[in-house]
Amino acid sequence: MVRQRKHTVDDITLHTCNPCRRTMPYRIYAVVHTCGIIALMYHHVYSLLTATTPLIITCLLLLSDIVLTFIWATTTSLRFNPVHRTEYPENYSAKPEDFPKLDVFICTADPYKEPPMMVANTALSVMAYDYPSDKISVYVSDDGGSSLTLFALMEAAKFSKHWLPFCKNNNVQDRSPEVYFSSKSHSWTKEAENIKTMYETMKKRVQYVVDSGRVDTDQSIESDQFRGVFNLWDHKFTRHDHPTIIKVLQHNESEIMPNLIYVSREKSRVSPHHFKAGALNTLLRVSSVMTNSPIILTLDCDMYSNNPTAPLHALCYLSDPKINFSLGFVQFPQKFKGINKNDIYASELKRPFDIITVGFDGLMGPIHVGTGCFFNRRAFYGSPTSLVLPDIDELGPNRIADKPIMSQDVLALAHNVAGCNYERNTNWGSKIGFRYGSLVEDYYTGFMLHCEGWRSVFCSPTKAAFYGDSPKCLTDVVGQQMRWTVGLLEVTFSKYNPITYGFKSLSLLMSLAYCHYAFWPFWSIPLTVYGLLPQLALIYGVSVFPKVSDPWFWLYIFLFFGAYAQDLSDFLLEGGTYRKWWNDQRMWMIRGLSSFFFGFIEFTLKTLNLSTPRFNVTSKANNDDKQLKRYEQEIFDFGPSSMFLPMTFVAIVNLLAFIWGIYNLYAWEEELTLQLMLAGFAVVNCLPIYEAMMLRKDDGALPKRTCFLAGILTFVLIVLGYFFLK
Ligand SMILES: O=c1ccn([C@@H]2O[C@H](COP(=O)(O)OP(=O)(O)O[C@H]3O[C@H](CO)[C@@H](O)[C@H](O)[C@H]3O)[C@@H](O)[C@H]2O)c(=O)[nH]1
Ligand SMILES: [Mn+2]
Repeated sequence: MVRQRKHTVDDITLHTCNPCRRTMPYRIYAVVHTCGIIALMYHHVYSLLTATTPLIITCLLLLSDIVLTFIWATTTSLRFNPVHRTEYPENYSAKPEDFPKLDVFICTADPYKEPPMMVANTALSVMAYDYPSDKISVYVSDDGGSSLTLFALMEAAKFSKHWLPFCKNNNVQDRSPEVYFSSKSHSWTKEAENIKTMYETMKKRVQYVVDSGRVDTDQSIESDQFRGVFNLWDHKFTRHDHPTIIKVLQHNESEIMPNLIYVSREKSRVSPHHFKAGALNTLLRVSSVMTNSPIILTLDCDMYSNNPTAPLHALCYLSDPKINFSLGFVQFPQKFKGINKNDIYASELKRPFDIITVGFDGLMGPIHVGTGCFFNRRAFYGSPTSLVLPDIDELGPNRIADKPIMSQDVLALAHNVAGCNYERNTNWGSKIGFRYGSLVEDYYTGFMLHCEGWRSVFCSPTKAAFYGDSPKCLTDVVGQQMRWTVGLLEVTFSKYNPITYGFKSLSLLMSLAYCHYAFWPFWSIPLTVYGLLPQLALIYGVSVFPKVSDPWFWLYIFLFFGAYAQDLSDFLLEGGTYRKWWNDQRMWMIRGLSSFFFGFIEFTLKTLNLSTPRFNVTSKANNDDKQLKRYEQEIFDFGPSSMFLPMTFVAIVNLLAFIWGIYNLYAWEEELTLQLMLAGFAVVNCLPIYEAMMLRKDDGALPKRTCFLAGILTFVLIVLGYFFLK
């Protein structure tokens, strides 16, 4: 029987929480697997002492197994108490005037990688929430400082006056106009046709401005009210150097509509801006001055709303007096549109966004993943029990903002707090707001909030709350994850790392769970060792694992298949398919040898002050039709990135070892079975790489240069092996 915890307010159920059925079998298996690992460690020590194989090999294998064991321990803590929650938004019964105010933060940073129309659609989709319109304020942060984005939002404000009533009167579910109008699944009324024409006209106007690269105020702007602001884009204006621009594009004082505010914080080349974390802190302050809503939704500009009731789902938790005292945030999963059938690049990120999150949820709550997250504003100002006061009273989280947002002093203060030197000698970024110092500001900030005692909740309604965009070519995928790797390492090697700081502040399981991410980049160690060493030994006929007749052989078989089977079961139980799982585990190897590997290098260079890693925004504008077609057909797209070198190198070594192993099968008999199996497994995983090396001629193939360099590396490795292994 499944235990169920119900949370009720005046006997009305707002949300329930069920432990997953797999919990018990998983705990039992954890004990068995632990015994297996202890036996393996014993075997390692025994081999070290009796050393029949070269010492270096035994040591490297031991090191890899230690890393794998640690990561396994972190995964086990995430499998200890997985839970599933359900909300009952229909039971949320506040009167419209009693709904809490909601501030929505949307971040954008580059009008060419993040098309202004996309930003406008995201803004429109949340403005149209099933929520009292005058309680919503949408703040768009534009780190690209682009007049094109401002123009698109101006158009969106005008269009919203038609779009919002249309959605609400017709109970439209797709509230991103782009999604609604490109869907074929509904009938068109006259009214819908009219709105569609309006939308298309707006899109054309925006496209015209984007194509010409600037806003021609005489031609494109009809209302005098907005003309002046474009004069700010003078000849001195660059995205790295410009004054603060705050423009209220629509406000609820004149009509019952959401506020829409464009914010581009002041930038100067000499002041650090802390990327997205800095942008969000600016929005925290600007919104404090203007509306100071107790609830904040943060979104990346590609994450449009797909479920108009999402805020109600979040309110089921945030309004529950039994838990909301220490509830810091309600995190929704990141879901993506346009992923191919079997998800060849594992872009769904099922493990981080579904499987692991469910595990975190049964401990202290999910990590923060940067977007689709409803925050309790208070959580940014110290622990639940001790408020950290901001620099000025106007920024306090509990203040009631009752001045009109268009009033002179409100606007003046808003400009002031968006200045690039405002944060100097304040607690912003350290004790208040989003934390600075990591390229994964989301993970880092969530971690610090948990350490302060805030809890979080994972909310995943059946109808996905948000959909975003995921990279569609492998270079972008590994590039994005390399940024994450650098960001994670910045946390792992800081004063506030999950091991020392985490163990002090959190429960054992929770800090171990955080370590799971902190040590993500360390996967590259076992992957490199297991990807090269046994294979090299195989080429020289040196045995590094027990032979088939040795009972220890079965321990290796058990650990490998046990771990893989559990990984598969995780995946299937959270709604995945076999094919997607297979692709996911392949991507894990690819990431290990590209993103993680180069992330390590980049981080080392940064530590030695030889480079300053930047936040490379992932492109959401894909114009390469051939590439998109390959993606649809599930053909790997490698391209000319040097990131693919290690992976190609490992693929070649495995192929050689496998062929050589098969050739010598009779001579070596059972001695090298495990090594041959390992190489065989790698070869099967590498099939798309061989294809891209030898059979393909399109732009997505592996460049000759990469193959050639990988060939040279293989040669060097084999020569080195001669000295160590012969
Ligand atoms: O200087 C910057 C850089 C980025 N962004 C915004 O940050 C968001 C995320 O950038 P993106 O290129 O889409 O990165 P992803 O790797 O897709 O994002 C994931 O990882 C990031 C941390 O690396 C988190 O911030 C994101 O929420 C999370 O979705 C986008 O809206 C950007 O506009 C800024 O506002 N300012
Ligand atoms: Mn993104």
